[in-house]
Amino acid sequence: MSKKTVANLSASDLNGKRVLVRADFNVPLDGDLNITDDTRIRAALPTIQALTGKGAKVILCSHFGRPKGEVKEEMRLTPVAQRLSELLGQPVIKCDDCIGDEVSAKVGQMQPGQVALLENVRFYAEEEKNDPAFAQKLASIADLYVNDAFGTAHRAHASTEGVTRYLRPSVAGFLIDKELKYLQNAVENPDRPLAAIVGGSKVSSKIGVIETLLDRVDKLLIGGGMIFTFYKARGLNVGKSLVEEDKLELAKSLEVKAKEKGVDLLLPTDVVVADNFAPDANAQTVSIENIPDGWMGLDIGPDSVKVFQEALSSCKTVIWNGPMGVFEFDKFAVGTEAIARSLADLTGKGACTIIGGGDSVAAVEKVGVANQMSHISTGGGASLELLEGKVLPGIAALDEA
Ligand SMILES: Nc1ncnc2c1ncn2[C@@H]1O[C@H](COP(=O)(O)OP(=O)(O)O)[C@@H](O)[C@H]1O
Ligand SMILES: O=C(OP(=O)(O)O)[C@H](O)COP(=O)(O)O
Repeated sequence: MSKKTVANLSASDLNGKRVLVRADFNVPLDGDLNITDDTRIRAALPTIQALTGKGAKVILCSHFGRPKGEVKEEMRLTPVAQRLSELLGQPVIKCDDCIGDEVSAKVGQMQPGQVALLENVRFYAEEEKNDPAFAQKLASIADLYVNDAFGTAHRAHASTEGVTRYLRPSVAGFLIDKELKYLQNAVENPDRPLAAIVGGSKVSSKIGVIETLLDRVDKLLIGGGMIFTFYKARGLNVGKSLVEEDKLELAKSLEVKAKEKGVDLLLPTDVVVADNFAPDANAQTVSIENIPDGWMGLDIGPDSVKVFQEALSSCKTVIWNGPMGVFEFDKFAVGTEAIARSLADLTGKGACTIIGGGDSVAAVEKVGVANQMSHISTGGGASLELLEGKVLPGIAALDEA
């Protein structure tokens, strides 16, 4: 998929023009509405600055959370406008709505180089329904469209897909372009050996990805809450560990498929189990054949870490999605931290390392090695769908290069 980007727009395409830019400003907030991680805002800056630098009037829009078509005060984009203004070093004109008279009036007064931010598009149910009339209203305040919301590119919503029917050109921003470069290259044309590490707790949504990855990778390392479904499928006792009962047959068939395809499918050989799901739970390391009744596996064990590190050491490309354990609890963060450090070392030796998924990114941030990875994806769901080979509607709708 080769799409036109902001780089293809000249100063005359942009000077004095109103550009609707879809960003993904869905950032985490604490209880006092302070932004706790502004990665997604920073990631949108190159596109915004390229546009303002060429004299465009930049009208930003985004969703925030899942307000389900209602105005929710705690889901307003006000904290984002403030942070964005600090990062850009210029005022951001904040609108209280995303369509309507107030928006038209504010946009009508914009000067070249100015930046405005519309209110949360998901305050209208029409956004997620990709309602054409709503998309047309959003589009009516602009001359052209830039989509840079990689984290939302897998959603066919009015602000990601619908508006492209009314605005030409419709092009990709620098963030989407960069995400595609890394993620598509990793699956279509990787330096080999290629390994994928899949962990976390969203077993049912990720087990399908594992199936697709088996067609592409040389090694597949599985950790986190995913592993117990595989163990149970092998007939092992998993105590109170996370298991998706309806995926047992699939887990069994994936092990068979991996063998048939010659893919090295690695599951941990030992796990750290806890007597309850708590940071101060009692913990012990056991082999996977000896998980005691009533205990739950919350991390991979030291032997598994060694086996995983050995398997990764020769890899030239590694894609990681999902932590190895409950890294939010220090006692069960050891496996995740060790793998994060190994990937940082690998990057230093010239490998391409790609991290996707909100919690995996949080884990590498926690270890302090985020800047030692080749690419940190801003989209969890979007990067997975891309790795699965699915078409992302927010990107498919953009102009061909
Ligand atoms: N063994 C486990 N049992 C239960 N939860 C786990 C286990 N290992 C990891 N997790 C949890 O998985 C969550 C992340 O899963 P997921 O959302 O799939 O990852 P990501 O956001 O990186 O895609 C974390 O909150 C972590 O605590
Ligand atoms: O945070 C997001 O997705 P992610 O958690 O999969 O990275 C995006 O903003 C998409 O949000 P959505 O899953 O509510 O459509």
